[in-house]
Amino acid sequence: MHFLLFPLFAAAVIIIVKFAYSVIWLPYAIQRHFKAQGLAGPGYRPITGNAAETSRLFARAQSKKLEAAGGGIFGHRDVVARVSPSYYEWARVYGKTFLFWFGVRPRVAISSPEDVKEVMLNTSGSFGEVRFNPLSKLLFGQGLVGLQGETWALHRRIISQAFNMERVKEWVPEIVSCTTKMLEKLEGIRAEREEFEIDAHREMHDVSADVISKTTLGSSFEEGKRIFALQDQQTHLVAQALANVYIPGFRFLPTKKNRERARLEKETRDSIRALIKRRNGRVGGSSRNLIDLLMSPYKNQDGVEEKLGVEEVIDECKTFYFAGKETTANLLSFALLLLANHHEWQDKAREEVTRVIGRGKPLGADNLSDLKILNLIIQETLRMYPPAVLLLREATKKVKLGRLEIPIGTQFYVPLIGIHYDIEVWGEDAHEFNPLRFNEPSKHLAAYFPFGMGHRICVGQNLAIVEAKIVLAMIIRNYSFVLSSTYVHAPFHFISLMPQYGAQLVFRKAF
Ligand code: HEM
Repeated sequence: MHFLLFPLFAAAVIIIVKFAYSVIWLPYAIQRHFKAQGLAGPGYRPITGNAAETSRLFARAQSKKLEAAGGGIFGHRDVVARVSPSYYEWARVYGKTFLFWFGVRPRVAISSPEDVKEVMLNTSGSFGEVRFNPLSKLLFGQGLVGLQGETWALHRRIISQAFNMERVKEWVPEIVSCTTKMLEKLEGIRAEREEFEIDAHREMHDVSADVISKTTLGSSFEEGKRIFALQDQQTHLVAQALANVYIPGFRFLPTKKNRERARLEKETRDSIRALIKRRNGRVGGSSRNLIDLLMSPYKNQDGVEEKLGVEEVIDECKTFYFAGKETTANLLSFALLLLANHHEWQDKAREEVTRVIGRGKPLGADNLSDLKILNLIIQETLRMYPPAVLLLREATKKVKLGRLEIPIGTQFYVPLIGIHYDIEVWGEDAHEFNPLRFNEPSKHLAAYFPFGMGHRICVGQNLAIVEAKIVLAMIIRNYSFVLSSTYVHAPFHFISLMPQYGAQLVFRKAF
């Protein structure tokens, strides 16, 4: 009998030893390895890493009194402390390069432009993308954001040509029409009154969703509404799961949340598939939308024909809905808030917009490059309130970074927002809104990168900038706006950076 028990006993011992090795021996050995090289940080705690400390710092940051608009002005000094409290606190205590723990995973925070450049731009394959928690696939499917290797390269080639500037300019009439619809809604709310208050954040979400629906599927927000509603529900469920350390295989258990996630996934895919089918059934119409571009074969530089299948296109649609809507909506909301807070810049932008486009004429693609002040404002907004707050990479082999020997599997935490506020790079006025700083030649390639850098740089950045210019120009031309006394300045990181309690603004007709 006990010779039967022996293999079981041996298997149990092996599992326990392996577990102890990966959650105790290895992390402490890595910690000693970094300590010997002078790299400090909050100490490792078995299994959960620094999760408890992160939650404590986050709760403390959230409980701090927020700046109510009251007198109409808010400051930017505490943005990094509120948005990335653990990075802020640990950088203060251990210096800007430090070691911390995401579960059993070592993460090295890096912020010197040299290190950031090396990790983001190195082409040797030593620094790869962090493999996503499988649950995040529910948000962007097997789309570009989550793909790796050859499949990623194929999708990237096809998608990049669909997003080049010439193509994006062809969408200007669609973007103008989405913005006109939003302005008509605002006029309805105004109802002949002198001034009226809105939560501009909500309006920016709707217009951004409308633009993504039109450019991606050639359908309106109303048609794509169901998909956004499903994606929003999925985002909340996935975000809850991502906040915790992932236990392999957990997603297959038939828990209530797992079943809900699976239902949302199926319904989202079915809805996108139905929209594609409906599109294919339509006679004529423009073929400028992304879906049509992705599904029509194109020849790559070797003359080989490449195209994506329906299921791959569905994955990319999910990615665009996810990566394109929130980010651009949040950029627009913060730009409006900053202009409401810094009226002199709002006046300058309005003067430029009326000079370049005139008061009544429709905005055209040719006007975009003349909106120079607006461009500076958008760049400064992306510096101070970047929708993507941090980036992650991972050492795919043993590598050297500066003087540090980095073991395979170490992750790199690139605190994009922390770097955007670094006074060593930006000067003593790093916490002040000053669009003119972008008039000067770029300070450092790796000190400003709201769209990332290297081969994974944002594929949708042309669309985001063109959309931001059009929406802001058309709002500024029609209305002047100030912060409402109900506005509370609370930048908040939930997947992307957003104003936590909305963007309450009081609008008046500009002329
Ligand atoms: C203000 C708006 C936006 C910001 C700040 C932004 C930011 C970023 C950043 C920082 C990355 C790089 C992530 C990394 O290196 O790990 C990225 C990638 C990406 N973005 Fe954006 N994005 C914006 C708008 C958009 C739009 C409008 C779309 C599409 C409709 C889009 C689609 C993507 C995709 C597909 C990727 C993955 C690229 C790849 O891995 O090859 N983004 N974005």
